[in-house]
Amino acid sequence: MGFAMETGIGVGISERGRNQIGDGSANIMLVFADKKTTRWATFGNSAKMVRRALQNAQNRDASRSASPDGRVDLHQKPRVLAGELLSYIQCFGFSFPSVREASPLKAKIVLLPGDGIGPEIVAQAQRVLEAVASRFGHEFEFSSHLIGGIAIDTCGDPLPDETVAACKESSAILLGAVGGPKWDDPSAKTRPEAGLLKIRKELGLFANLRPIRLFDQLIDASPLKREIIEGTDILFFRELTGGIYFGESGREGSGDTESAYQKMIYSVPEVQRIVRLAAKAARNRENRLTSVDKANVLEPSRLWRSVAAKVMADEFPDVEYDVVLVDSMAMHLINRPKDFDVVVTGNMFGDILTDEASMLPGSLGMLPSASLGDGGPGLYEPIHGSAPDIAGKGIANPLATILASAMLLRHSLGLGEEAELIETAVESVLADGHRTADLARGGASIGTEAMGDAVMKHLAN
Ligand SMILES: NC(=O)c1ccc[n+]([C@@H]2O[C@H](COP(=O)([O-])OP(=O)(O)OC[C@H]3O[C@@H](n4cnc5c(N)ncnc54)[C@H](O)[C@@H]3O)[C@@H](O)[C@H]2O)c1
Ligand SMILES: CC(C)[C@H](C(=O)O)[C@@H](O)C(=O)O
Ligand SMILES: [Mg+2]
Repeated sequence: MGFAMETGIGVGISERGRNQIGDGSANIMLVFADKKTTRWATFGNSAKMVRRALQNAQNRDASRSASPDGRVDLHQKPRVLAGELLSYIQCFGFSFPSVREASPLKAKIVLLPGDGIGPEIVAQAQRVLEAVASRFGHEFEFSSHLIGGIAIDTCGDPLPDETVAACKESSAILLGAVGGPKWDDPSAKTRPEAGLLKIRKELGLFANLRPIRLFDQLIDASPLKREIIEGTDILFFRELTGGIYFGESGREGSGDTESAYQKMIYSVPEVQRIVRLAAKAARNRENRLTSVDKANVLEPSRLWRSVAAKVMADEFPDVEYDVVLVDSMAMHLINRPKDFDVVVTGNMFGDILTDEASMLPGSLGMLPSASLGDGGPGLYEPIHGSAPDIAGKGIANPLATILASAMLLRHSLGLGEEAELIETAVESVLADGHRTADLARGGASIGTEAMGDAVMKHLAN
């Protein structure tokens, strides 16, 4: 820990914590200091805010600089210095002798490769994490554990206790995917997916962040028209440990009269905590939040709507807020995607809408996600599944998992600069024209490992 200090403004610092969930993203710290006093201000990762703060600082008006948006916490301890700041500083002509104090980090990363293409894509992400560790002098200790179908085959349980224990002791978890036709028998005692739901619940990972980010290089890979998708940048907050996924279920009767049920339940605190996180994230982006529900039909949605409205009115009156019904949202997403900034929704709606939203960037193979709770390790995974149709062929796109590993570095380890390096490497690989089959849409393509090689090449530069 330490920071550079000149007169007027210093920039720096990092206290590496776990799950920097506060704003749904890594925080950037600006430190305003002179010889006698040091004041801290926290910012999210919004480029706009940082730029404004730096402009103010350039005018040597440190106190105004500390609160470009009127929200300053002078008491909060510094958390993360995002390496991104360096580029803003360079761009505005500041120069500091040591902006970032490079302190190596030790972290235990649990790998849960799972089923289907899971092991193939996690292997590439592991290589990337290893390359980052060696470039920055970090020590990442990896251990691989069972989940899903492979765990059922090995020990009859989709989430063995040993896996849970390893996850709880880790700094962060990287998961591939679970499931496949082998375990699809509806009368089977358990399923691979039960392991995934259980680990989310066990670790209290109630917030699933699913960024829908367009890569300029891939705009023509999307089945949607360029003019519709260009400029799209949406951050979904999917509630992950409640709703219909975790409601009581069962069957009644038998034969021709048999019925089945699954309850959808949401409580006030469950809605409050996810809406608060999403609203905080909105403040650091375009300051707009959309809540998606089915309040015209479902009672839990009516509760969701009223609780969300109250949280927004009482705590976030400055955030532009609207509500959209989920069926309508499915249509708006492909008709006017750039109108949305942050979207918050329940477990099932978030699952469905984000698979749909993956067609904006062009492929499920490009979408990472972070599942976070109130402390403890976060779990990072691509949003896609085990892709049984291409498993074992070496053609799966590893980029979603590689991008998930960048989210892991940023959110769980506070390594913003390292995360950005990976994201930039992915952009460069796409700019070089490399495409896996899902992105090539019939054109020339490379395999999973070759795509990993291409990312590694850019990390080495
Ligand atoms: N988080 C998870 O572990 C997770 C998520 C979704 C589905 N699943 C499970 O995966 C299994 C298969 O489900 P599905 O077929 O409906 O969805 P899927 O996401 O596995 O596949 C949907 C389609 O997208 C393609 N695809 C997905 N990821 C890709 C990648 N990285 N590169 C290239 N193409 C890719 C697949 O080939 C397939 O055509 C099911 O058992 C399901 O329960 C698991
Ligand atoms: C496999 C399944 C349990 C999972 C979900 O529905 O949450 C998946 O679709 C996802 O999006 O992570
Ligand atoms: Mg899904």
